[in-house]
Amino acid sequence: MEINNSLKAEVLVEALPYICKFQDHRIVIKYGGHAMVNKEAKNWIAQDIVLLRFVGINPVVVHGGGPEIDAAMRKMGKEPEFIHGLRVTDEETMEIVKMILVGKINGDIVSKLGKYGGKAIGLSGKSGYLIKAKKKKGYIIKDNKKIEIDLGKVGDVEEINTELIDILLEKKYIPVISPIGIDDKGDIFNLNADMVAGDIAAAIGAKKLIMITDVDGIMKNIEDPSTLFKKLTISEAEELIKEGMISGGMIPKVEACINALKKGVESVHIINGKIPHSILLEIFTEEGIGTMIVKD
Ligand SMILES: Nc1ncnc2c1ncn2[C@@H]1O[C@H](COP(=O)(O)OP(=O)(O)O)[C@@H](O)[C@H]1O
Ligand SMILES: CC(=O)N[C@@H](CCC(=O)OP(=O)(O)O)C(=O)O
Repeated sequence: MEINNSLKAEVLVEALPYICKFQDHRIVIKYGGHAMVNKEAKNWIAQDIVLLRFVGINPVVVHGGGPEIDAAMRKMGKEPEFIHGLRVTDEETMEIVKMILVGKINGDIVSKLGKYGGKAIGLSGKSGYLIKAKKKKGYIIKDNKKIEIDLGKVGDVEEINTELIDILLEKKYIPVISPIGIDDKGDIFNLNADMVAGDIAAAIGAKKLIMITDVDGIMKNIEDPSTLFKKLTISEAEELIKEGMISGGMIPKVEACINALKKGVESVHIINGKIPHSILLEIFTEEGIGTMIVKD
């Protein structure tokens, strides 16, 4: 596509008020495992994040990697199991989770950001006690009753050590965080990356939280992109979960968005990472993209 020079200038000028609005502010970007499956998207996402940094915005990346963990488990003869979007994590699965998230994906993202000129630092929740966690109490609903179940080494975030993130942002580094938590005894937990992103966004006072996934946002009917909700209030989103219209991995994503909004993050968005430069389109254009969830 040939774009003439005056149009290029127009695009940059349209971005100007947003560059001013977010100048020196923090934006948490949750990079989901499903969006990582697309090779080209890996480049667009890294370029967008580096560009944010260079126009004076402070991006913090929290990554997932569910599909890669699934593949590694299957290679080792284990079948992944999820309850309400959370992976049942025995000791052996925990080793695979660490290997894929911390050992592989985190480093890949750091390298990609570096390729485009970003100074990225890879961290997990263990680094400097960045994410204090505790064992999660899992449950299932049977005959309208809540029954407790053991999810293994799955944790809930207890506290975020914001000092470490503050220091890195001050020096213009891009923190890239794996969703692994640690408790007082040094036990390690598998955390849902959406929940971690929501908690980090709230704890560091982020102005915006962007969840990058592989669908256009929240849809009434997943099979039909024309049923996309451009905007939902917290109550509307909660109602969709209750009615079963939001399912699987979208449940913790929406819950994390609601949590972040309630704790003071100004705006939260669920966007499709397979759309070229989706982050820039969300932040720097009037219409934005994806689903925005807002307070009631
Ligand atoms: N109402 C809904 N609208 C959109 N996606 C939904 C909805 N309900 C469930 N989903 C599913 O949620 C998935 C995104 O969550 P998840 O698989 O955890 O992605 P990620 O790895 O990006 O965190 C979508 O691919 C879709 O299959
Ligand atoms: C407890 C739990 O479910 N942890 C997740 C951590 C990775 C993640 O959240 O990855 P996505 O963002 O790609 O879904 C898991 O094991 O899959």
